[in-house]
Amino acid sequence: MASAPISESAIPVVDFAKWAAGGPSRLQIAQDIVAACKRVGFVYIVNHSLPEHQIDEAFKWSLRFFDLPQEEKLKAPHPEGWAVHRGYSWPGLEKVSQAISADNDQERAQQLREVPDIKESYDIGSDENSTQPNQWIPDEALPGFRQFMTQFYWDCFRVGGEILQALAVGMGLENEDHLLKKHSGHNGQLRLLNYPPVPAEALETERAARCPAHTDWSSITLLFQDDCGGLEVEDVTSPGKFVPATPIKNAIVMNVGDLLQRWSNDHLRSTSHRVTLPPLSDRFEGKQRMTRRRFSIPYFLSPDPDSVIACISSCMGSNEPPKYEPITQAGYNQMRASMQY
Ligand SMILES: O=C(O)CCC(=O)C(=O)O
Ligand SMILES: [Fe+2]
Repeated sequence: MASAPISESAIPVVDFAKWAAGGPSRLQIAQDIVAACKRVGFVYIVNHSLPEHQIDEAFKWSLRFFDLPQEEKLKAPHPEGWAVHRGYSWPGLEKVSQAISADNDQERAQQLREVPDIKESYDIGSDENSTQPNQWIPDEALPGFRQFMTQFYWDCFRVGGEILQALAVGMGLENEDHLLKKHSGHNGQLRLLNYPPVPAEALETERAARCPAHTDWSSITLLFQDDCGGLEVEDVTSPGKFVPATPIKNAIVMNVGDLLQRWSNDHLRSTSHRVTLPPLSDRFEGKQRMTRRRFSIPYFLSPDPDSVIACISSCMGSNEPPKYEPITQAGYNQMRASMQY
């Protein structure tokens, strides 16, 4: 019997187990990841080198953190304004309003700004990044939290580095460190996210949102999600339609960010994504159809602020000039921020 055709929009799964060992399967893994990034912009990476117990532990620490009393969490508040992305953001503080500039619809933009995002987050970076200083809660508030998260931050960077190497190999670059060498690791961002239960009806009627559609500004993002569901990815074959990124236990959901899209002359896609209702009706409870609480942990890899992002050689040719001028990561961030406000 012929198997069902794989939908063009389905997110591919790539088994990363044999990457570290080297050998002939390495090229295949690299090419499969790049093919997924070109077609969908998202890929599940399974059998990567982060052990299951460590991912489980990260979710346990996240739960412990968000379950602290509000006044404890507010001992490490996200600084006001948009320059620093560290510390605790309480529900309704952050507004992802990026989709807006694309359609230039002012009325819709205003509407979206009025919809609160029902989520809490806590952002962590490298302790050596002095322009983005970490905002730690006092160690007594949650002993061991800082130590675990610091280790997890660097372990995520290590795995992200392997994926950047695979991307370089898959794009046919001679130097597998071509992308990685622009990332010291000090400009990454680990984000703990807690989406509290919310009446399904509030999400359905757009009176509240979990996370509206956006693209990431990173080079790549690695995402861990619990089994609630609700993450959706835009179907590139039919814009405006979203397909679920159904949770796969221990998989990293990897996606291309805006910087890698630019770097690759748009060969790799930074695809819009959002978090909305969990997909199954049995995930709602009670009369108010409360959605389940959801946890996720994205890790954004970004190049160092003054590193120059110039079109990758294998992504241009005599018939295909670079679409974008070289730019630094800091310059790119500034440009994006000025478009948004
Ligand atoms: O919570 C999620 O699954 C996605 C979050 C996300 O896309 C982001 O923070 O950029
Ligand atoms: Fe995102």
